[in-house]
Amino acid sequence: MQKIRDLLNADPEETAHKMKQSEHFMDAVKELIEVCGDEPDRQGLQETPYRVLKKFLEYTVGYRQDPKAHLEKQFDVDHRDLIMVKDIDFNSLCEHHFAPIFGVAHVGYIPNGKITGLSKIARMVDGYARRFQVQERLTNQIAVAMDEVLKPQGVMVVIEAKHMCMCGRGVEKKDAVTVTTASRGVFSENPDKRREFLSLIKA
Ligand SMILES: Nc1nc2c(ncn2[C@@H]2O[C@H](COP(=O)(O)OP(=O)(O)OP(=O)(O)O)[C@@H](O)[C@H]2O)c(=O)[nH]1
Ligand SMILES: [Zn+2]
Repeated sequence: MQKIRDLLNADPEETAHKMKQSEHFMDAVKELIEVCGDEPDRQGLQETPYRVLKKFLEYTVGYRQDPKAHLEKQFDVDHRDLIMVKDIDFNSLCEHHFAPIFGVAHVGYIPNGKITGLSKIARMVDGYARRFQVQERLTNQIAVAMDEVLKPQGVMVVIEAKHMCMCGRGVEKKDAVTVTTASRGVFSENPDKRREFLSLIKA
């Protein structure tokens, strides 16, 4: 296992090429194909173990970075009200089924003398999304990162997402959308601030 970890880096393509040598992994995917009832050696499936590996490395690239670090790019600006980046689309993988979770994150904060780059908030969201996740943890990790790095007066995060494990299999509720929230500081204490944030999501 340690040997495989040593091969990992931030480029899924490069890592997948190196790991292609890992017959153990390739055989496991071939076995899965067989268990499902198909033939791993037929043309369309020959490269599939490699594609599966690359896909997983793409979906989990967030393990090989510190998403919080993006927020360290800061500027001194005296802004005392809400700053919100909404509709940040993301792709994640559910940790129970390895099925896609996709949706949008709305991230808002009231700064305390320092603001961060808007794109950095989206990069940080992607860093946590690109891991095996449950939506609740993803929501909290985003709020904690904003709180710890920017030390704002308050932060609020809302995520709206669809879980393919609920849509395409199992209970098969294709229109179900899960909404989660996390808040810190003034957004936890002041209902007016929460209302302002929530009204701007709809605006
Ligand atoms: N709370 C939470 N649950 C999730 C998330 N993603 C998937 N799940 C749920 O994880 C649960 C796993 O339940 P299990 O009974 O172990 O798995 P399962 O037999 O495949 O369950 P079904 O999906 O009901 O067929 C399911 O209820 C999923 O809906 C998430 O982000 N948050
Ligand atoms: Zn799932």
